[in-house]
Amino acid sequence: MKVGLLFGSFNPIHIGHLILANFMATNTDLDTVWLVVSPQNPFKPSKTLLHEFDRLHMVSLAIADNPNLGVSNIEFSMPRPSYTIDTLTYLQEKYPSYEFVLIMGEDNLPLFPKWKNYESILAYHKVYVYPRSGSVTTEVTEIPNITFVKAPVLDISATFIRKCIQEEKSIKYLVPDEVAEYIAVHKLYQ
Ligand SMILES: Nc1ncnc2c1ncn2[C@@H]1O[C@H](COP(=O)(O)OP(=O)(O)OP(=O)(O)O)[C@@H](O)[C@H]1O
Ligand SMILES: O=C(O)c1ccc[n+]([C@@H]2O[C@H](COP(=O)([O-])O)[C@@H](O)[C@H]2O)c1
Repeated sequence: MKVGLLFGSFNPIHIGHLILANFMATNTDLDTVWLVVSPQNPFKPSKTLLHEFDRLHMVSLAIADNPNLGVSNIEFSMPRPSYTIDTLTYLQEKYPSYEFVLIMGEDNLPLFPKWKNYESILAYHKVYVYPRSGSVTTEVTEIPNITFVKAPVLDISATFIRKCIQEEKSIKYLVPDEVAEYIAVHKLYQ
């Protein structure tokens, strides 16, 4: 089984994540894609970060009807911040027969060489990169284990969704209806 792992803060999940994950699951050699909710990205400030249980719940709502996708809360019980190499190592030990492929948006590539033990990630795992608008590719694009997937570019971010909510603008179609309702009912990101 070949599993793509899309790590993220998902603060909140939006259609950019969903289209990316579904595209990878259906247009590459991956059998499935798991969305791994990271409690705390080592590089991102936690000021606007919602509690991980809310973020996990929204991801679960968003992918509930899609058999190609799964969600993981594996990092909730691991040390913070969430280092991807540690999670990959843990998952590989737990599922020895699976091949885990790291999926990331192109915006993550310039900082990838600063990730903890990034050489080990590349030594043991393939990396599939999804294009993202405004991203500039760097010298890491020459590394053999990194594959650029040709896919639609979606200019949507969680930052934009949070801004819309703060400005009391509609987020309809930017996130699934169930997620928009959860955000509204719990008055999140206001
Ligand atoms: N529209 C998009 N196109 C391509 N990749 C994306 C897109 N949105 C998110 N990603 C990728 O999904 C992963 C998780 O992203 P994340 O949860 O940080 O969302 P984000 O929209 O980038 O958040 P924020 O705006 O808060 O920084 C990252 O690898 C990121 O590059
Ligand atoms: O392992 C690292 O050193 C590392 C450094 C920066 C980011 N990451 C992970 O990359 C993922 C993408 O981050 P984000 O918040 O942009 O979705 C998230 O799961 C982070 O924990 C991991």
